[in-house]
Amino acid sequence: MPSLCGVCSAPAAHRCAGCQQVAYCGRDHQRADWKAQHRNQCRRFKVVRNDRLGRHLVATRGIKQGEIIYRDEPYAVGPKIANVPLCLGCNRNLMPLWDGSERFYECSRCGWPLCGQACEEAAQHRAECSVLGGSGYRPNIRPNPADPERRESAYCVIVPLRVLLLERTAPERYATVQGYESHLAERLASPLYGVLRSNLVPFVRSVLGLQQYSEETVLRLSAILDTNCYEIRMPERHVKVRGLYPLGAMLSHDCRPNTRHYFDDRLQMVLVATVDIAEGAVIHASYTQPLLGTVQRRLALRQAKCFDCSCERCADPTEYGTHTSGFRCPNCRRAVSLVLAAEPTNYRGVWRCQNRRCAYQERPEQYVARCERLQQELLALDRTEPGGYEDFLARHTATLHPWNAYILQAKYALTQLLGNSRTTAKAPSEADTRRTVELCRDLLAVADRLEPGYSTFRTKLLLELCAAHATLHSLGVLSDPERQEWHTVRSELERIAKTDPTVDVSRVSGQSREETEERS
Ligand SMILES: C[S@@+](CC[C@H](N)C(=O)[O-])C[C@H]1O[C@@H](n2cnc3c(N)ncnc32)[C@H](O)[C@@H]1O
Repeated sequence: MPSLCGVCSAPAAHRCAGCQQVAYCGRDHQRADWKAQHRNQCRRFKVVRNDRLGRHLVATRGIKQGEIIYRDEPYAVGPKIANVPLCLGCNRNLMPLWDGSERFYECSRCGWPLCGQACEEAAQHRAECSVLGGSGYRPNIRPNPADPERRESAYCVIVPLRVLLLERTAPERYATVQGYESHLAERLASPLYGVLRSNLVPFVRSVLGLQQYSEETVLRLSAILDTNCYEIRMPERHVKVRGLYPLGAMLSHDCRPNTRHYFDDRLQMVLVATVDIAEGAVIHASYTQPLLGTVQRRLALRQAKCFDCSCERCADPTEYGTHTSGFRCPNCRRAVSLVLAAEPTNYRGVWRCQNRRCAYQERPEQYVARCERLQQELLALDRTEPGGYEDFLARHTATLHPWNAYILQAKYALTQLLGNSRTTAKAPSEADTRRTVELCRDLLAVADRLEPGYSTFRTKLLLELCAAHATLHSLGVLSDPERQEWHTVRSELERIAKTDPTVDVSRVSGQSREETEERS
């Protein structure tokens, strides 16, 4: 059927180049529609549904690496189910009052802790303040110098309350949220939902007096939040909260994502393409960590998001040739053979040596026990000392693939530790700096396969590598090939920084931000 003009329904000759979704009979109608409405509706994607992913986003035209796919305004932002004391006005972690009272500033109306008087008027606090204040309940949230990281469970009510209040202030948003995926039946069987049933539900219905919301409505809302919220981390602003985003709630997961996201000053979630995305391709994010093996990623996704991932990485026993889950066969002493999952997306599948002449195999529970031992070993290391991580690597090079997840975690931790000690040392060590360069190159080869392009993982490694080059330069020992590599890395970081203002190249490039901006 020929396309019809979106304005006058006459036969249309061309489509909007931005989204390819609307057709026009000519330029005049396209211009008029742009001014009237399309400016706010033109999108590079559409929401579709299939059996495997449920609703998800698909590109309606080719999207270039670094392009902003969307900016998403949150429906609700606030503390996690248990959170360190934070301000209900501005989301920042709280500082105790200076008057020696060992208290936080408390809102004059509802008594919940805030930064100060100005935050009493914050838009996100206003509606809830009268409900919280009217209840007569006062939370006992005090500074805890002995354990400043202690998380308070009283906060579990705040984000659900903010969404419930949308029914009065933004009913269309409230209705949209009710249609989000919850996985309620599965979540109800978990211990956490037992606790929410006995704490959160009576708090909302009896303490806050919101009797109109049934137990099921409150628990479903909690499940919707657990399935769809994103963690918002802004360390420089001391913010670590969760947010519910309408487009974020439609974004599917893939263990090799083609996007990254950041949060701007207004806490909008900005989704950026990390690689070129072809028209018709799924636009996805990663809900998990790249440096986990397939079993651990899939278990984490099952537990947090209630689905079994079967993406390309999960289905590939070699995980794009990285062998992140692989270990060396204990039977094959002469040749180096790997043990890999026979059926990676089957939790009950066996692990087999890849050498056809070897019969070694491991049951899944043996494999999981092996992983747990390695995890415990890593967790027991002194996180301030590179030596323990180097010993871990030396201990396991004979038994694990050099890109095994636990080896990668130790290598990544080392880059962070060596980077920190370089910035605090009066005289950074050349040997440690060269070790950082070596580790970053190795990890970047993994990142190119698992999270290519402008991904968060690759960007962090490029920043570490760039900082190490700058140190070698300041020590006067940077070789010509290293100088060339430094230049290439810096140029790529400057391109990434243009797509994501949270990436600060001047901090690591050994030159001022002004110089960086002048060059680019
Ligand atoms: C943020 S929601 C995404 C939107 C959801 N598909 C919907 O229809 O409402 C997250 C949920 O989507 C589904 N999902 C996302 N990525 C998936 C994937 N790679 N495989 C299977 N299910 C996935 C899971 O049910 C997950 O809990």
